[in-house]
Amino acid sequence: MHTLTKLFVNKCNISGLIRCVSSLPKYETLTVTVPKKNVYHVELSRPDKLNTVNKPMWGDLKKCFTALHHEPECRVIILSGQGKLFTAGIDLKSLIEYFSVANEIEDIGRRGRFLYTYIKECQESISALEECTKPVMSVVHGPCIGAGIDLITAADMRYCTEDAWFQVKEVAVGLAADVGTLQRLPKVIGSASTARELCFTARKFYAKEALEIGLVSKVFPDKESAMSHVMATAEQIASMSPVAVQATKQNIIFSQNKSNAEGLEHVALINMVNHQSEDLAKSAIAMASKGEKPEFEDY
Ligand SMILES: CC/C=C\C=C\CC(=O)SCCNC(=O)CCNC(=O)[C@H](O)C(C)(C)COP(=O)(O)OP(=O)(O)OC[C@H]1O[C@@H](n2cnc3c(N)ncnc32)[C@H](O)[C@@H]1OP(=O)(O)O
Repeated sequence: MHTLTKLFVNKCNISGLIRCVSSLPKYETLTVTVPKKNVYHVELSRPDKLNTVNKPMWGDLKKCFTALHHEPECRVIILSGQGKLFTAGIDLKSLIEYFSVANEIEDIGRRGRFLYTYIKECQESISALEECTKPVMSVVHGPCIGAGIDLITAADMRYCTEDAWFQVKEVAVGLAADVGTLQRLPKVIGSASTARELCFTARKFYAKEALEIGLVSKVFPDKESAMSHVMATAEQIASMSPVAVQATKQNIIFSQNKSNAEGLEHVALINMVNHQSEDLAKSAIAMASKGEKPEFEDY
């Protein structure tokens, strides 16, 4: 390390500073726990309101996933819902309140700006899951409606229970889905035709079909068995090099709308740095010498 940099790091104790700044805030509508080393669990926690997404929850989702993106000890995130279901979608009462506030704005231009700002803020809350470099594993039990589909399609992996059902319900409430489902669902399931059918009809579909169309990776008899499988997979991800895992997520997300040439250029640029990480040397030596699985520094 350069002498000046060494002096600066010693004087400010930068790693301590980062840790202190990154201590997690509390949320009104989400519960965040750390059930295993480096594994964070985010729960939608308005069970008596069917985990509906109200104004505070939109704000909490953005704050929480941004904080976890910056939290060095967090390597993987599990997202689930407390109570009897994953989520009943947007809180229709808060949606009605928001329209009545909009209707009080007389000028069409200013009313339009108000509505645009609200939609963009909700979009940012969902996109925070994708922008967080830590893999997000979602677990659905019971209904997952409307905004719930926006949430899980922005997650990296989806699992559900046998009693789970799904509904892209927006057209049935008079809306074109506007916070991510129309963009992400076709890519997640890889069938534009099925995605369009689900979005145009707003029909319910159940766990078996969700598995068949590739929306979920696996179906479990109940929430307990789903959580136990997902936790084991999360621990496996958390034991890998966080440098490698996070670069993998970044490159997969970047590449989904790009040509192969652009995706390859992106990963070459990331790896011109990451190939110099101690994680690669540690992993390669352990593999070559059939030694113990290495431990990696937080990232
Ligand atoms: C910028 C915009 C961004 C995002 C937009 C997203 C759009 C959407 O999310 S569209 C989807 C909206 N959600 C719904 O339409 C779901 C409606 N609810 C149901 O279908 C059912 O309640 C259920 C989830 C299947 C559960 O059924 P059940 O167990 O029989 O409970 P209920 O008796 O129906 O409901 C209990 C209680 O909760 C109230 N409630 C249900 N859903 C919502 C909701 N989404 N928002 C507000 N309140 C909801 C319901 O009215 C009942 O209230 P009571 O006061 O007890 O009568």
